[in-house]
Amino acid sequence: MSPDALEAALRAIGAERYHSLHPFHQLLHSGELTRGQVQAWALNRYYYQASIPTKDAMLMARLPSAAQRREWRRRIEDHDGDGDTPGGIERWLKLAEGVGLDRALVESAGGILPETRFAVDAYVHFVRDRTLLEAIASSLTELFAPAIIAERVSGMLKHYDFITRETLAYFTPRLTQAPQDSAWALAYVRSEAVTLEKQAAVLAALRFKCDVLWSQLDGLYYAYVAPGFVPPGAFVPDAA
Ligand SMILES: O=C(O)c1cc(C(=O)O)c2c(n1)C(=O)C(=O)c1cc(C(=O)O)[nH]c1-2
Repeated sequence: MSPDALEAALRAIGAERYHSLHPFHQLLHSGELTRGQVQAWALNRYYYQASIPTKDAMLMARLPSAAQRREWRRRIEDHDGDGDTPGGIERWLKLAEGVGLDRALVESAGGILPETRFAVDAYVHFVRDRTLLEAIASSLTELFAPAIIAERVSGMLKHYDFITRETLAYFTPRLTQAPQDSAWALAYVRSEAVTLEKQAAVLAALRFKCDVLWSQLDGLYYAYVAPGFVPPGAFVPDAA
């Protein structure tokens, strides 16, 4: 397949499987969740956010050139900050506090769902254990992130009185970071996936990553929407 056909196949996976299509996101964005359900989302998603620099550090270690490592290093700085300017992890903690969660609880990852832990850990292990090409391809869900972020920010601001623009500040830099990150990863995949075997591996990596995102929302839906079975030890929202 040509690089253009490969890119079209990757984009078709997003159109079919990205987590924007999950019913939990549709409830979140259209204002149909309680504050407690929004808290459960913020608490669980922190574990994803906090694990991203770990997986990026493992990926970066395998890149062979200084220019490539510099490119990937920026992702780590985006999330960890540089010690002066806060990064994405700190901004997610602000989001969590903004929806009424205790910062120490969020940072401890106490009360997250088993589905969150299994899915996020599987992503980190995938990047550690698979080929560099598959690892880079698995980040390509970011191609689809700007559209869902725009929908999320406008939907949440419109529908929830406990959400402010400041609370959602996490997402503002993502609107420029995600396109920059995914453009580089896409160019890499287009030029490196030159055999049918490699192309199949790249497509499977993106499907896997869509599953990582989807199953986190399945966990949230089952525990906090319907049937509402919160696993032992997981966060229980205040009845309000
Ligand atoms: O808000 C979202 O829906 C969303 C999705 C994704 C994604 O598609 O993986 C990422 C992010 N946000 C995000 O903020 C982020 O930092 C990020 C890093 C990565 C990655 O795989 O390296 N995905 C995502």
